Amino acid sequence: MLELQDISVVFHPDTIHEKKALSHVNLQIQQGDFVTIIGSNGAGKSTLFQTISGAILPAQGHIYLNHQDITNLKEYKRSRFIGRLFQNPLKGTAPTMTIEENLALAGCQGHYFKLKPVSHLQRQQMKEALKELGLGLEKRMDTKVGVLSGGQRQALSLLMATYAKPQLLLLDEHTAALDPQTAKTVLDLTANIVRKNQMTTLMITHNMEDAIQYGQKIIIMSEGRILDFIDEKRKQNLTVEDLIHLYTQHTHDYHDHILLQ
Ligand SMILES: Nc1ncnc2c1ncn2[C@@H]1O[C@H](COP(=O)(O)OP(=O)(O)OP(=O)(O)O)[C@@H](O)[C@H]1O
Repeated sequence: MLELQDISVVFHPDTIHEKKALSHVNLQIQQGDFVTIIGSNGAGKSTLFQTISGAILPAQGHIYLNHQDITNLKEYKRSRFIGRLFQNPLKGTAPTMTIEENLALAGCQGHYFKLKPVSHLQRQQMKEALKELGLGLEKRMDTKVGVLSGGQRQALSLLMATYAKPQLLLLDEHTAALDPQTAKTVLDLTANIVRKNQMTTLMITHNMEDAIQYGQKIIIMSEGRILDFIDEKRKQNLTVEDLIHLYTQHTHDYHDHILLQ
């Protein structure tokens, strides 16, 4: 279970550039939940992920993962049990290394100094995992990752981010840079891997259809706050129109509330 208690993040505090990117965020995500996050540009979605993964330390609040307080744990230590995927397919892989070498790296997440030659058994396991992507990459283990297409590379990044079976998976618009067909392939792969491994997953998306289709629950964010958490019951029969309406309603209500203060 992931729990955020009263998390606030402030960039450039006590300067004229001060920016409160997260404001008193409280959140509970149950083990195995696949939750999608929507919100306008600048809502604080990526900051939320950076805070959970340890790239940013909050100004206040606590983060617990499976009841362990990870609020002050270093990012590289969290990477042992938090997998991340970004919009840019170039971010999740090492281009000058082969597919096999990249997967070997993924297998030692957070323990790079332990990188050892790949055994026959490990190579077979990598091939099996690649085969499940259905892109033929298992036949190209010695190919340098830099020559793969964006979609192939993002599918490989997905495999790498989930290879060590993380306790938590953070997907930051990981299909936004792909063409619609490839995006669908990578999203379906994501859903399969998440379901098979019962991985607790948060996915940021600007695509309302994807938010509904893939998320069991949906978070609506605006201006550094969580304005709504739509649970499974409320999500039943929710349409894109309903979600847009809810989002608009919440942001209007929030602005009215601010004006009245
Ligand atoms: N390093 C930083 N320094 C100062 N301000 C920042 C920094 N990173 C983010 N911000 C600001 O914090 C706010 C939240 O940014 P964030 O990137 O989390 O939004 P987002 O919801 O992910 O937006 P998008 O959908 O555009 O990616 C924005 O106003 C942004 O300008």
